[in-house]
Amino acid sequence: MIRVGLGYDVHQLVENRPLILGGVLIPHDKGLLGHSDADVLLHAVKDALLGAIAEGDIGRHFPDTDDRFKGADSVKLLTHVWSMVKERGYKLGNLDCVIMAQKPKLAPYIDEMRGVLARELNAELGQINVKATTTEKLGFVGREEGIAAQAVVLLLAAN
Ligand SMILES: Nc1ccn([C@@H]2O[C@H](COP(=O)(O)O)[C@@H](O)[C@H]2O)c(=O)n1
Ligand SMILES: C[C@@]1(CO)OP(=O)(O)OP(=O)(O)OC[C@H]1O
Repeated sequence: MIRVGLGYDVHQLVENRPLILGGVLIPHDKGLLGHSDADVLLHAVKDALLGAIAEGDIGRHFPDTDDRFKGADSVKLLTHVWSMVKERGYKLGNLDCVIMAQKPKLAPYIDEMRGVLARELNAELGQINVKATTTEKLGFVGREEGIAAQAVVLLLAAN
């Protein structure tokens, strides 16, 4: 049995917040706003994983009205989602992601993000791809008002 899942998320860029993407702290003059740490890439990955196992989305499992998730570390939430995937008997086939950000330049941090994802998803680096694109200064991303991320995941039967 194979399963595919798709995830998409957007967070607003504001001053006085850290910018955390894929579990990596990135130096920038603005960060993402959210109830959690607002790691938009990991949110998209978790939604893709939950989608692949027909378990809804992160808002259902970690409501933004619940104080337990205030400032939550998105890596820890990913650990929980991945345990749900494993319990259902799946392993990672591959994961592909794109981050839409006008700034900052993300290329220097991409391999560290892949490393976090590979570690958390019990995978090899060769199963994980992360890309970044600007939107050529168009739209909310282009105006640096926010960052968006998309992820698509393929799960395979573990045995
Ligand atoms: N925040 C970003 C956006 C893009 N990159 C890298 O630059 C390449 C060109 O981006 P375009 O949006 O002009 O196509 C892109 O392929 C990425 O490699 C980046 O590092 N950080
Ligand atoms: C991650 C959660 C956790 O409360 O909060 P936010 O950081 O607000 O992120 P969002 O993608 O808007 O909603 C999902 C929530 O589950």
